[in-house]
Amino acid sequence: MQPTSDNPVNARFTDTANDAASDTASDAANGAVDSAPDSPGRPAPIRALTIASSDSGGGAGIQADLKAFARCGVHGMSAIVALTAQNTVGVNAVHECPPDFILAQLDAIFDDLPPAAIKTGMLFSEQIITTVAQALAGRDVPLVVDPVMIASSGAQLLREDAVGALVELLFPLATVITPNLMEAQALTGLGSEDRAEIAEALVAMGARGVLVTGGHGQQHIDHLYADGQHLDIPVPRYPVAATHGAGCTHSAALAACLARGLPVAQAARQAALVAASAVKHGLVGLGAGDGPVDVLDVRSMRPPTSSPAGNPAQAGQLR
Ligand SMILES: Nc1ncnc2c1ncn2[C@@H]1O[C@H](COP(=O)(O)OP(=O)(O)OP(=O)(O)O)[C@@H](O)[C@H]1O
Ligand SMILES: Cc1ncc(COP(=O)(O)O)c(N)n1
Repeated sequence: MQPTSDNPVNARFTDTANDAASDTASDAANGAVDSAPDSPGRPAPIRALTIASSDSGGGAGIQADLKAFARCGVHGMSAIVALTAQNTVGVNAVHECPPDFILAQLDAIFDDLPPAAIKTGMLFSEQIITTVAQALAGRDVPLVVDPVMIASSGAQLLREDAVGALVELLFPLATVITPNLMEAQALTGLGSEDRAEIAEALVAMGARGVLVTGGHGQQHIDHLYADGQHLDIPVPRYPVAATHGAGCTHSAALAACLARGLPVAQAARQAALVAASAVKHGLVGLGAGDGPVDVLDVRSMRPPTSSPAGNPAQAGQLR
């Protein structure tokens, strides 16, 4: 079966865990629930971790990452480093978590739920970056660093004095970094739209792999440069006013695919399909501003209508 933009991940992954996940999703969409519990012999799910900030509007950040992890069939965990008071119009306030609480979240996760891959998103300050880098150093886990700098609404999500720490402390730990075109240009000081050239400059700055995403500029391509190899991934550009969270969704999907054991190039292709599908189902008109992407296509889903105890006739009846 060929992957499609509507069914990017399930089209490629035909393992048992993913088949079961897609069965459950289609059951839920049909309003039916199987009364039998899962078999005790079913393998534990693959785990992925996002270290990022909360978007109170539910469009980007941690909220988008967890949806993308679920879409890719992995269990999502989160260490929240800052909270934003945010909606589709803008970011009204940012509240940083204290470093010791960030470390407490990471310790709790690593002690019991070691992730198969990690992504970082909005890290906001030098103090947070230093804390996160210290916790990640020496861990042999694939790491996607999304250098989130400016929100699509225009708000600054990385302080200017924190850019140096991001480059010096986190880039060397990353398997791949995923700047959009403007972030890649800002980080390198290059004005060019040549993603291959910019990616090489970012590798020279210490990143092992670079994926410059394709949502902006003249060329509709994600460009990957890793292990000395360049790869252009053509991507669609849907005319949808709902791309808030596209970058978060893309980097979370990339981390999920690495967690599933895919090589970086294949994971990058899958992530492009997941992000495009999320934009295609974007929630235009959700608020007054540009809507968020929707990687789960929630408008196609319904709560179950049959009883888990197996008596459909009584399901949902008010007493
Ligand atoms: N209009 C679109 N149609 C289809 N795919 C898109 C669109 N916009 C973004 N994408 C996909 O989403 C991913 C991230 O895109 P982009 O380069 O816009 O990152 P970003 O600017 O960080 O996203 P964000 O909108 O969250 O700021 C890319 O793989 C890109 O191709
Ligand atoms: C918490 C958080 N993380 C990331 C983004 C970037 O997403 P976008 O560029 O789509 O606004 C955001 N707006 N908020």
